Amino acid sequence: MAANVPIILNNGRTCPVLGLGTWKSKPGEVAQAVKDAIDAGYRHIDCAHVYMNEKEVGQALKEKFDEGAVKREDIFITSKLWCTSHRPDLVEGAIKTTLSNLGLDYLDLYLIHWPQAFKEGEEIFPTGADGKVIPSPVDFVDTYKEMEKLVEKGLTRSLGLSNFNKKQIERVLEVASVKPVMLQIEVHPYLNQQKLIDFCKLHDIAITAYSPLGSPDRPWAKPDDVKLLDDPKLKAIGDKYGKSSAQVLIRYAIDRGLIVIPKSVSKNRIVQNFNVFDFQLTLDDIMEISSLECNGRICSMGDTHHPDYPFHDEY
Ligand SMILES: NC(=O)C1=CN([C@@H]2O[C@H](COP(=O)(O)OP(=O)(O)OC[C@H]3O[C@@H](n4cnc5c(N)ncnc54)[C@H](OP(=O)(O)O)[C@@H]3O)[C@@H](O)[C@H]2O)C=CC1
Ligand SMILES: O=C1CO[C@H](CO)[C@@H](O)[C@@H]1O
Repeated sequence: MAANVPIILNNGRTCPVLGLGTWKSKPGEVAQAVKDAIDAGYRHIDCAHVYMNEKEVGQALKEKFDEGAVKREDIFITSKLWCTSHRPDLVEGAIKTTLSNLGLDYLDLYLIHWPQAFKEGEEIFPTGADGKVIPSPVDFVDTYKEMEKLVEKGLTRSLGLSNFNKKQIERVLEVASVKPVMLQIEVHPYLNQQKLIDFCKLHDIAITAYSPLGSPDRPWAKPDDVKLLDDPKLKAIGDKYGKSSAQVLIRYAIDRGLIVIPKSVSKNRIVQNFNVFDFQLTLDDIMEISSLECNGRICSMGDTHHPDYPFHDEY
């Protein structure tokens, strides 16, 4: 239970179990959040080109490096290749844009954000007259093979996948000469992902749990949606330990052997979310929390017609 013990990845590198999420963190807020997180002890920041705030994350990192609070090698930075840059000739330019925005010369982990490739161009969600996203014919296997060159070139230490299903991961594993170290997926008690997690364990691929608190600030949330953080079972378990539901949810990931990246821009929540290394859930707690499973996926991208849409399969 020592603070933020790292997980050992299949290439021998390590990743701190608890990181800060940055999706929806506004450019005006995210720099302070990253600085507060580093001061609180976080050594892992989850970023993405599509979050449109990597420059501000980079400014915060620079400040912390300059003041000597942390060294580059002490912090784990993840970013993600967006769907409009899957075409192999666009991949190196995409990571270089991210690195330039973050003010870094390498990433620790670069993920394919989604298996679906979109029509290349400036638009994040290129949409046709029918209102549907316009696919690109690029196969994610070709994208992955191109990303392997980024490791050779020193632009990222490791590669991984996000939002891929079992079959899609198998296709990557068949061709990979640089094995993916990580799968980043939505995981919380309403979507506990046990089958996909077991599959990844067999292949020595670590899991990062995203939206661990149920993403209450997701843009498409409706006022009458059930809020995971308000679930009475979580509150009752938290009361036993003098911890909040958010802390129970973070521990639910860590105690299942996962890496977890709660997002916050509020200093006291950033500190609270890190204050989880002085308690542990019992197996009974974990079983009880897992019984909340209801296939409650929050982040589905909506474009179910895309040939590489990952969530038609059971897992
Ligand atoms: N690979 C992918 O496709 C995806 C990756 N992600 C990554 O995972 C991260 C986390 O997921 P995300 O969807 O943001 O949602 P989370 O489940 O982390 O929830 C974030 C929300 O919870 C609130 N919150 C944070 N801490 C507490 C607390 N202690 N008590 C009460 N409320 C709290 C935050 O508010 P406030 O900020 O005001 O504190 C915010 O509204 C993302 O930010 C992103 O980095 C997320 C979705 C998809
Ligand atoms: O990380 C994520 C959050 O925002 C994106 C755009 O809405 C999602 O698609 C993605 O999964």
